[in-house]
Amino acid sequence: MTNKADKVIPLADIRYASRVPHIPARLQAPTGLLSDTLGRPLHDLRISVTDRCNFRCSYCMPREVFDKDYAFLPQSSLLSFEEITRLAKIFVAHGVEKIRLTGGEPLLRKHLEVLIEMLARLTTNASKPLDITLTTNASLLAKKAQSLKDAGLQRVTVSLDGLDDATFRQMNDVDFPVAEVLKGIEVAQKVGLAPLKVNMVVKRGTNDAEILPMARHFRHSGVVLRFIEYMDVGATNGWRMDEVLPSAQVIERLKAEFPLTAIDPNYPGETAQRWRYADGAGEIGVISSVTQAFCRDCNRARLSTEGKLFLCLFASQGHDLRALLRGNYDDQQIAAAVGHIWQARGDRYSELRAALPPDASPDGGAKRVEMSYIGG
Ligand SMILES: Nc1nc2c(ncn2[C@@H]2O[C@H](COP(=O)(O)OP(=O)(O)OP(=O)(O)O)[C@@H](O)[C@H]2O)c(=O)[nH]1
Ligand SMILES: C[S@@+](CC[C@H](N)C(=O)[O-])C[C@H]1O[C@@H](n2cnc3c(N)ncnc32)[C@H](O)[C@@H]1O
Ligand code: SF4
Ligand code: SF4
Repeated sequence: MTNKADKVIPLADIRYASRVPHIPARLQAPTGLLSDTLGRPLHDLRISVTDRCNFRCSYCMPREVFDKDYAFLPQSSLLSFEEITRLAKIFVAHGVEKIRLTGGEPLLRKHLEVLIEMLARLTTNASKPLDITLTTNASLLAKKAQSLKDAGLQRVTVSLDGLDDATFRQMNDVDFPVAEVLKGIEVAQKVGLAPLKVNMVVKRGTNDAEILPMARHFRHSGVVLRFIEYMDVGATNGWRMDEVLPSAQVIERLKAEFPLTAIDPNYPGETAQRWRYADGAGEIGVISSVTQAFCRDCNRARLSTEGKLFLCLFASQGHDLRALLRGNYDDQQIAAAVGHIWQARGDRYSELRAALPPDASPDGGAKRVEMSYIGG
């Protein structure tokens, strides 16, 4: 069964919505807060700036699928920086306070600093600066950290799946060394991209032996290390439940060496459950998307590289905002369309999946978009 809210709203409906002479005041830009059918506001916008990547992490872009014949998006499909900024402004008017640039590998997008500069000029409805951040594999971070910071990027999240070089090279599948990622982290910290977070996807039997070494390494460093449960996102990674190490077990392993205390979320709907080292060495987090779904507070919208709006990481279809941008629609009409789409949202894939047997899927096997396309 496909979730109704995952269906693409036909353009005709959007036109109709936009032509209604009295668009409800809360859908006019600036709009104030929207909420979806489950009462969830719109808070984060995750923008994918490229579907390409120089890594082939097995859990995300397995090389057998993402090979030289894979049809990546052509340049003409990509939203321009002006189009992205125009949409970002509309989302901010709807209440978005955080923008995360992702991909694919976002640092592969040429002149990304220019986009960051454009986004950094936007302010929230409360006239505060936006929280602008980026998730990266850090392969280009040492080289780019200073210019990203100068452009207005505030912080950065680096993905790193272990410290053991052989394990990491095997997981990224392009023989990329740990040392260069650590160098990227060091430079990013030096230029003031803070707080810096490190995300580690944990695959049981592949890199779970890296949990403790990673914790030891990043204690006292100011880096917030977060362990992510391996997810069944996309349709190509061959996900199996027995390769998921539940976060509860990650915490047990950590607690055996370092006493930990649970702490409150930074904000409603945060993906990570936070824990603090009892000895003051900093904090860690766990993102338990599989075993403790957090859909109830999910306030994240996702914009694909070609301008489709996705309401869930596990969606199979998006809403084509590029058609509106490149059609004859003004900002207010596009804001109305976004408002309607968000108000019709009822997505909660992970919660539904958790209620089913491990090999069943709440979308009835619909082909889900890939993480590298939608942005993680
Ligand atoms: N299932 C699910 N997983 C998510 C969602 N958002 C993020 N994740 C996963 O959590 C990981 C960490 O997310 P980040 O990109 O660091 O974003 P964040 O946790 O919102 O970041 P902060 O702003 O630092 O709290 C992602 O790479 C995804 O694997 C979501 O809405 N649903
Ligand atoms: C898709 S990547 C894009 C950004 C950048 N290339 C990177 O790796 O940081 C975003 C995040 O998704 C995570 N991710 C990808 N596939 C995943 C999966 N199957 N389960 C859990 N997390 C996944 C990655 O580890 C990364 O932290
Ligand atoms: S997780 Fe990031 S670095 Fe790894 S293949 Fe996916 S997009 Fe590339
Ligand atoms: S599964 Fe979908 S609805 Fe649930 S938290 Fe993730 S993105 Fe949000």
